[in-house]
Amino acid sequence: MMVMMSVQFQLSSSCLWLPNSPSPPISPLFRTTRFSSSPLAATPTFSSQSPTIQVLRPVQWFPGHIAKAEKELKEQLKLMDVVIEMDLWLGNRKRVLVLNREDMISTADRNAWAEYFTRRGTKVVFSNGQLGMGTMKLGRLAKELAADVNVKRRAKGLLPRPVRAGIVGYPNVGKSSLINRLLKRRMCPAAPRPGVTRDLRWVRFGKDLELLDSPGILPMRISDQSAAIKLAICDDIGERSYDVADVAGILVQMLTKFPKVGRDVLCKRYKIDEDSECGKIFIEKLAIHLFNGDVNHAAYRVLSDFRKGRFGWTALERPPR
Ligand SMILES: Nc1nc2c(ncn2[C@@H]2O[C@H](COP(=O)(O)OP(=O)(O)OP(=O)(O)O)[C@@H](O)[C@H]2O)c(=O)[nH]1
Repeated sequence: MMVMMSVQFQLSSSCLWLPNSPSPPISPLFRTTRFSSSPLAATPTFSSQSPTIQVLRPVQWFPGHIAKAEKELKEQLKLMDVVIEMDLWLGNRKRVLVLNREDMISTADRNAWAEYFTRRGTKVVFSNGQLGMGTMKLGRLAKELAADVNVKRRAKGLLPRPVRAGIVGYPNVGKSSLINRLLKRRMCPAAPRPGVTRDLRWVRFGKDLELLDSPGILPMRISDQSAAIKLAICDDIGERSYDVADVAGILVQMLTKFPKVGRDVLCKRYKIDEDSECGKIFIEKLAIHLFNGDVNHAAYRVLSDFRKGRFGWTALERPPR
């Protein structure tokens, strides 16, 4: 997710971003605003040669409210000193990258990403929008990054003004939650589904910081279906944008390759015996076994179990070496 201030903040998270590689991690635990073109080693490569992918309905979206929000954000950009992330049209504003939902990844994942960004010299804040961890640091960084705004104003004989930070990122990554935690008030609507924030809203934090909450933004088109599927797995895009059974099938295939999960754990959890390589077949078998043949119901169950951490907290991506 990205927070925009009189400096720009980038919030990468749960949240996914735009086409800069390499990208921050995508996980239900670890939301970023950036898109990734570099799936983790354990992730299937959804290539055009893959028979599994060829039959999938592509993940597609672009609801009207996102188009409207993007247009409004571009207009508001003039007012921002800092952006809490997003690449394409943010210009050269200063940024802070926020990796929210740090509670939803393992310590090893977190350390790997922290080390990766340190190596690249990228300022990154790990946060927890539910408990408020990282929010004070975020506010402090935004103000530090935008300090020159008031230096310039004073030189021109103008009075200082609050630093303006825009928080920008993918849907459902925790942007509004972070703002609410920072303000210690529920100023911005937050709920466990994408698309809750519909309008841009400036809120004041103390006397020297203003924050802009914005609706989650997605690129109009995404050519990297691997990243799109991970967004869907993490519940960062609306369910109407994808086929739930397809996405759950791919998640099953990914989970069977995760060292801490594997096929045995999956079979044991759902009490089914399935050794096919195909995740969709697993979902269909689960549907027959537990859900009266209702494939969508079975698919929701697997996705929901993953999002709740029932297979352990893990990032869907690890940084490139
Ligand atoms: N586990 C966990 N959940 C979080 C965290 N931050 C936010 N959430 C939850 O994620 C859900 C979405 O949070 P929001 O703040 O509404 O997300 P948003 O980015 O503003 O969403 P949009 O309105 O779609 O742009 C809510 O249920 C939050 O409680 C976090 O750090 N950890």
